[in-house]
Amino acid sequence: MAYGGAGPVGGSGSASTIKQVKLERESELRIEVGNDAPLRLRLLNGTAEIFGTELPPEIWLNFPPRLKFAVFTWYGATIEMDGATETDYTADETPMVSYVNVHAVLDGRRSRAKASSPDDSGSSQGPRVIVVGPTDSGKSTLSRMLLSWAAKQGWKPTFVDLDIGQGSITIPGCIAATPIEMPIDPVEGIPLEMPLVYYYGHATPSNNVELYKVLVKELAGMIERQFTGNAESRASGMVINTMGWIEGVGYDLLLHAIRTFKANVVLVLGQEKLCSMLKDVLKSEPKVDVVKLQRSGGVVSRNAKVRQKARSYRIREYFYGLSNDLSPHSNIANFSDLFVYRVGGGPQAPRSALPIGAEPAADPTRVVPVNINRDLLHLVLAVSFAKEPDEIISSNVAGFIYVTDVDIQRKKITYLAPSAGELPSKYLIMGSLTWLET
Ligand SMILES: Nc1ncnc2c1ncn2[C@@H]1O[C@H](COP(=O)(O)OP(=O)(O)OP(=O)(O)O)[C@@H](O)[C@H]1O
Repeated sequence: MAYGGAGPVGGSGSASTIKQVKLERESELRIEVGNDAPLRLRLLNGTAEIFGTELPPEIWLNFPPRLKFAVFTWYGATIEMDGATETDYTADETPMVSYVNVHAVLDGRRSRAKASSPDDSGSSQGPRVIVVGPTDSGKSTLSRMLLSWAAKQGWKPTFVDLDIGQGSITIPGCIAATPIEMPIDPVEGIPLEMPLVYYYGHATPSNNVELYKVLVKELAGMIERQFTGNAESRASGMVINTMGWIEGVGYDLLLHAIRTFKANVVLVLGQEKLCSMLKDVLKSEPKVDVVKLQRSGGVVSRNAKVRQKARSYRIREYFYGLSNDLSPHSNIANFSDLFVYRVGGGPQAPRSALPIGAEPAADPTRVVPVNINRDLLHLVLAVSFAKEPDEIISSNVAGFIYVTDVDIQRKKITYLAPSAGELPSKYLIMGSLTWLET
């Protein structure tokens, strides 16, 4: 956690911005940190948690600008805050009891899975939970709570994030998974030791729906293999966060994810219609429970501009760290040292526009070599673990680089990488994800 000093802040003068808030049992303090300065906060007495992670007593925690969160208490607490907020208010109506009840059911299933024979692949499998719902229904937040509560109990659930727009494991444009071994830090977020990451390269699945599906399948297959050799992870199960796109193709992609990951608990946040549609189609798959849950009134809505900004901050955070604590390296390579590929060949003609029997010319999962030119400027490229170009789609990625200059005359490319030295592979994947360093 980002701990501050333990001492008091603000002098004895009137400039002090310290404020104390007393929270009654089962209520929460909802906070949006101001745009310009961080906020310090500590638990003075009682017990409280932030999205499932308990606060340590009395220690000041630093929350960066713009962070939106809630401090919830089951039995009552006093909180002290120091700094400016965009908003802060207390709410005593929350869906937390229903959320923790879900956790209790999942916990029971994990214990049963652990107790059963590892040879029985059906019953030794813990719950595979998928969280679905419209944008800004609190999917990521609920996923985080379920993971943190499970980790607090000693489980090691796998977090799978299929949200390429606002995912919380790594930069946008990716689908990823990582085991959660400790309650998630309310400031630092998901630990990034060894996430399993596949690069899709765009912030919306409509750019290449086929590719999105193929990558979801790759990720699911990889986790399945990991579960086979690890009874503890298998019993702990997984929590899958999804995108907020729930209509049309978005709905098809949800069903595809539910089936590909063999989810057996579908949590639907705040949408009656989606819940009944899913119940209807999944009723022939008897082992799937579809559960409707209330959306929290605290979830903050974000418009397209705010989402775009959040994506940009995520990329910045990847290279520079949450509080500028990382030092990325600027490197120069020859054009001939790097091999850049994109997946999918240009716009695809609709099947209906083609003669009967003819296949569309552009295969959405074709790996196409890209000439290095100034079009690469400001793109974020993934460094693939592939050993051959035809392994690019089926390979996860080691990390990302950001192209800062392309010198056509000298045939040199300048890029920012998280560390110095050679890249772990010369195969790079491009999409449409750009970033303007500010
Ligand atoms: N109870 C709460 N109080 C204050 N802020 C909250 C609360 N619950 C969620 N938030 C904040 O609201 C924002 C949106 O929530 P969240 O990311 O969970 O929604 P989502 O449904 O996953 O969004 P998306 O559609 O982008 O995937 C986040 O910044 C989150 O921290």
